[in-house]
Parts: sequence; structure tokens; C-alpha cells
Amino acid sequence: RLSKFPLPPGPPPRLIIGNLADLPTIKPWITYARWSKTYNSELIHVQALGQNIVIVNGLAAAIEVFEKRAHNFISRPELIMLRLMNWDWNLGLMPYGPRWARHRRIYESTLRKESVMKYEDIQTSKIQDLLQSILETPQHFLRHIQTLTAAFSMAAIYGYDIKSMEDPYVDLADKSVAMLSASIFPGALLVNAFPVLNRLPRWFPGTGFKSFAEECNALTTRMRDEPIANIKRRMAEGTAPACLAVKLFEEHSIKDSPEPVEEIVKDVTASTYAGAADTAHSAIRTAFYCLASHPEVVRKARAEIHHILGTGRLPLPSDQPLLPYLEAVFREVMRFYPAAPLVPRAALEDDVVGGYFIPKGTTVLSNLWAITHDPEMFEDPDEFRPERFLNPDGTLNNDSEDRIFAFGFGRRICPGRHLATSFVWTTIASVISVFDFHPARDEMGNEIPVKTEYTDGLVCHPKAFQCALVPYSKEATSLIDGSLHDVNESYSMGA
Ligand code: HEM
Repeated sequence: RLSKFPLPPGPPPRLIIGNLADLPTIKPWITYARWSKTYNSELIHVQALGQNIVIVNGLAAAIEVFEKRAHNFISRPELIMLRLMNWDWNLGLMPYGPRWARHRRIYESTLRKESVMKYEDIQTSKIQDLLQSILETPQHFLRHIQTLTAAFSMAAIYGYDIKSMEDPYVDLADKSVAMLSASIFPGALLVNAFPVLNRLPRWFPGTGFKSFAEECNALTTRMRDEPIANIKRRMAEGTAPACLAVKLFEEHSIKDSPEPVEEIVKDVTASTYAGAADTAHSAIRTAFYCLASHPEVVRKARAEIHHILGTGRLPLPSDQPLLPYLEAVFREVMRFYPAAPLVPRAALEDDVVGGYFIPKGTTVLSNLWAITHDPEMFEDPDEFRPERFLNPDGTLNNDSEDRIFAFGFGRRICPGRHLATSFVWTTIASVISVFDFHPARDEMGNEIPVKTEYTDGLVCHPKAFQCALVPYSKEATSLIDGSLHDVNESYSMGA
């Protein structure tokens, strides 16, 4: 009997409520990492109202749990709020089963490393728009980053062009994703732990989640349906551009599925938007924060770009393997603050890991923040230091892209990681190649320190901060103004 093994250590539970009162609601990933040190174990156990939660706080345990025992820790917790809010079609939130496996296979084939090249033109054109917007209104750079990720995602997924964040489809999707992010992380809402609360009448105290869920449900339905209605109309007119939705409608393997094709296309496209836009937004915002507080890194990376690529064009996604220092900058950005710091999984069966019992139905949290901030692996983990990924001779000291822990582990590892890598890398490279980061100044002319904190939620972001983005030379300004032409030209020559 596996249950004769002890549960992983953790703060002692209290009668009935267990550790409910101990569970941190603000940046729980940091508290869990601290408990891991206190109890000297990468696996930590807490219990809240009868629900077992195990937190995986180190790389060795993550490999053991999510890779070596992938078959048992492949699922996600079944949360009642997901159904109430109409988010249960989302691949990233779906418990393990045939529907997940079918949809995941579609991702594996459409987002393979080789397929990512198809999105390069959309990437470079949207990044060009970003540079132009920063040139025109540098004070709104945070807004421009958000527009970039929404514009790229909408164009790549639905073939749909947005010009600003006021776009109705983006508004729908972002509101719905924000409501989701706020309501499903562990401990966010009691109804997730006590589904019976859903049967209580609306006037009963504490049932406010019902109207919250209804509001989200209406938004999510529109977010899933409306962009597909749009692309179908354009396909019928013969004006639909190449994009994921069109590709899916034409995909033969989908036609053989027991689900209606249009439902699968809606699920896969909306799951892609939900998985891509907010996470990439977070990573690029983190990149700007790190670069603004380390102008010397910007100068060094730009020197490498100029040395290898010259000064006459912007970097292209295909340049990534040529620039080791820039690669180290990218890896350090991805390590500095994982966009999804705490990722939920669920145990399908009783199991024993490292001598500890993990009961069936346990919520298993992958603490990606703890792994990327383990001082044994990353000295002074709170410091932004790209050199940690380099050998003294300037070559990369670990050449596996899959070791970007911010993308998770095992069979549920982020299927969009190749596209995300290409997009985030090219954005960072392009910005560095033309802009200097200076401190912003207040009305008195004093420098404003570059400081931020991170938000809470399933996906977290650095809060607003200020810096002054200035083209590093006249040549850089003309590159921003005129490089779209150059980029496209070198594309058609190189493709
Ligand atoms: C910097 C950007 C991104 C980060 C940091 C990120 C991170 C993650 C993480 C941590 C997971 C959960 C992995 C696990 O359970 O171990 C995940 C899942 C997922 N990601 Fe990403 N992601 C990013 C971009 C993208 C993009 C661009 C797409 C789509 C094109 C995408 C689509 C998905 C999907 C569909 C899932 C759910 C997979 C499943 O549950 O089987 N992500 N991502």
C-alpha cells in the first residue's frame, strides 16, 4: 500500500480547515519556495479543506514528477469555475482524456519547430509596427508592447489585423482571459474547493462568483465564436489570408475527428490566443524592464548584432543561432520571471515520489519561479545577468532551448514554445538593435529609478515602470522608418 509512505513535509495542518489560513494569496510561488528551504524538501504538502496540494519546488523533483512519471501527472485539476465561466474547452486547462489528446496532437503538428517559419513575415511586420509606435510615442511603450502581442496573435491565428487595443475582438479576449486568470489559481475561490456552493441560491452570502461566472461566460462565448465567423466569411469571399484558422479548416486529420470541425477550430484557435497573447506580453514586458535597468547589456548585445549582421538591417528570426550573447539575454529574460510562475497539474492515481506519498486527485503545482530562482543553479537569482548562460569564451554553456523552464515540463510542456521563442527573441533583438534605454526624468529633471513589482494571477506581469527609449543614432531612426522594405526584401531573397 502506497499510503504507508509519508506525505511530503509542510506547515502543520489545523483541524478541519487544514492549511487554509496559511495559504498565501500574494505571490504564493515565493512563499512555497521559502517553505521548500524551511522543510528541506523540493516537494511540499499542504491541505486545504480536504484537498491535497503538493508543490514541486526544484528541478530534480520536477523531472521526477512531470517527466519520469508523466503518465500520472499529465492532468489538470477539474475546477467548477472553468465550466461556469465557459472555459472548459481550453486545451491548457483540460483534464487528461481523449479530447485533450486529440487537440494536443493538432498543436504538435501545427506548432512544430519547422512550422514556426510560416509566421515569420507576420512577426517582422508587427515588430516593425512596434518600433514605429515607440519612435512616435515612446512614453506609451508599455501600451505598444501590449498591442504588439495582441496584433501578432490575432494576425497569426485569425488572419485579422488590429491597429489598437480598442479592437473589439482583443477587448473581448483580454477581458475574458483576465477574469480567468484572477479566478482559478489555487485558493482564489472557495467554490473550486467546494463545488456544493454552486447549488446555493443566488441571495446566499458568498455566491457572488455566480454573476462573475455568468459575465465571463458571455464574453468567452463571443471570444470563441466571433473571430471564426469573420474568417469563415472571408474564406467564402476568397479574401482570407494565411493563418492558423484557415490551416485548421483545411487540415484532414481534423475532418476525421468525432467532434464537429468548426468546434475544434474554435477550441484550438481560442486556446492559442489565450495561451499566447498574455504570456508573450508578460515576457516582452519583463525584457523591457530588464533592459531598461541594464543599459550596458543593451550596448553589448547591439555591438554583437552590428558585428555579426552589420548595421543595415533589423535582425530576423533566422539570425537567432548566430548571436550567442543575445541568446543569453533572451534566456535570462525567460528565467528572470516566468510568465506563469505556478502551473497546476493533477495526480491521476496514488503515487510515491522520492519516498513521499502523493494521493490520487492531489493538485500538483509546478513552481517554475522556484526552479528559475534556485540559487544552487542560478547564483544571485534575483539579478539580471545574461553572462550566467555563457562560457568565459563567449559561447553558450547550455545549448538546449528546451531547458527554458518557463515553458514547463513533460507532456504538457508549452506547445507554443518554438513560436514564442522566435517571437520574443526577434522582438528583443529588434528593439536592442535600434533603441537605447535611458532613465525617464520627472518635471524637475531628476532621474526616475527603473523599479517594478509583479502582479498576481495565473499569468503575471511586471507592473508599470518608466524609461526613455531613444533611437541610438540617425541610422537607427531611418532603419525604423524604412526597414520594412529592407526586411521584406531580404526575406524574399533568403526564403
Ligand atoms: C513567453 C511565452 C510563453 C510562456 C512563458 C508559456 C508558458 C507555458 C506554460 C508554463 C505552460 C504549462 C506547461 C506545463 O503544464 O508544464 C504552457 C502551456 C500552453 N501554452 Fe504556452 N507559453 C508561452 C507562449 C505560448 C504561445 C505563443 C502559445 C501558442 C502559440 C502557447 C500555447 C500554450 C498552450 C495551448 C498550452 C497548454 C498545453 C497543454 O495543457 O497541453 N503558449 N505555456
